[in-house]
Amino acid sequence: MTETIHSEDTATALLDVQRSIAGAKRVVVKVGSSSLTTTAGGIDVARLMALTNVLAAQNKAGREVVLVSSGAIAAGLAPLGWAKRPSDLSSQQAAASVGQGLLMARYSEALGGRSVLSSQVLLSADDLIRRTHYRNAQRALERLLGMGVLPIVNENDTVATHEIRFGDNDRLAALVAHLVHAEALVLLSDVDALYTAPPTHSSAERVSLVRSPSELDVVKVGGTGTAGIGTGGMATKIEAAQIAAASGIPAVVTSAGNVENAMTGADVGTWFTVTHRRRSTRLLWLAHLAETRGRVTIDDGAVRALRDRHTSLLPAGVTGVTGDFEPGDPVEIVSHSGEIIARGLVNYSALELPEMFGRSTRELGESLGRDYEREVIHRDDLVILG
Ligand SMILES: Nc1ncnc2c1ncn2[C@@H]1O[C@H](COP(=O)(O)OP(=O)(O)O)[C@@H](O)[C@H]1O
Ligand SMILES: N[C@@H](CCC(=O)OP(=O)(O)O)C(=O)O
Repeated sequence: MTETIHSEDTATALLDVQRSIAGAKRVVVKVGSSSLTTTAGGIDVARLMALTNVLAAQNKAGREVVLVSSGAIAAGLAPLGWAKRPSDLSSQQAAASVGQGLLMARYSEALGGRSVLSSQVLLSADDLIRRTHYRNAQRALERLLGMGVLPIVNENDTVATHEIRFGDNDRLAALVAHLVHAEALVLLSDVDALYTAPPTHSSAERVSLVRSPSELDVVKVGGTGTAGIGTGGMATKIEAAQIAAASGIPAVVTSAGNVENAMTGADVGTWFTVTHRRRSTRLLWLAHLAETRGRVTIDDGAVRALRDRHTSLLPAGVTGVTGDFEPGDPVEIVSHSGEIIARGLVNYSALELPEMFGRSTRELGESLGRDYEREVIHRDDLVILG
């Protein structure tokens, strides 16, 4: 592995983003299973203590820190007598249920020992994409941070299903950073930075700054580091850093051992500069949800209306549905050629929609009743992709 030499404007941009993260009052820090658990499947207390010591010091210094911590499933393996991460959902749910409590006990003891109060916040994607639930989570986190508490967030793995889940905590951390209006996102891993190739390659160079997605074209990303422990790998960290950067939040990827350096702006890791301004938070959840419940196919006129005029989706433009969704569920909206146009929260079930295809809202109201006068997806519940 080698270091890159920077041009003058790269060095200035790097310094700017390092300063902005060092000066951020509210920071979301994400730590992965591989940094918290031993390969044998238990919690690595020494590493957890090292991390919490830094976070406690930052909290005491007046920074508001939200920790997004993985590790529930990994921490549940040893107590259940399992040697490796199970592949079936119900066993993962059981392991998370055992491990999450153990993990939180360690965190509250470690942070409590440094006089920092911590709290557990378990989020599920299904809850958070709904407007009222999302505001509810936002209010709770705001209240906790206002009181100096250090919230520890994880996905609610015990009740999460394959269909609707964040899937990886890197992405969850980016969405939480947006939810709480954080000024910085720190993504911790078992590797100290993003490299141009998996770090075991002799030619791999540290990527110290990412200013736009195209700068990642040269980067080759391999699988997860510690076999059977981490789930996301570097790919999900890059995606998470880009979600944050594209919504106004600078991000840094480095190792858990470098957390203090990253939070104070030292030249470690890979820094992602902001690429766009902040966007509507609720729809960000929808855009980056791992999976949806079904698909709604629309005709070319509806594609243009959605893309060019940002209208609601009306029954007249719908030509097909697949999947098994209920009102309020997230669905994908695709064109006839199969191109994904948007995602949205649908107002009708997959069973109700077919008899509405191609019909005007007025005609539907007259023949089926006023409940059928609503749009298929309201424009406020739509996010256009691409
Ligand atoms: N281009 C790359 N740069 C850095 N790390 C990479 C790259 N490609 C693959 N990796 C691997 O990604 C791993 C980090 O992901 P993962 O094990 O899922 O961590 P975590 O549990 O912290 O989420 C590293 O250990 C590294 O081996
Ligand atoms: N929510 C899961 C972890 C999901 C996840 O993204 O794991 P990791 O790749 O270790 O950050 C858990 O607590 O086990």
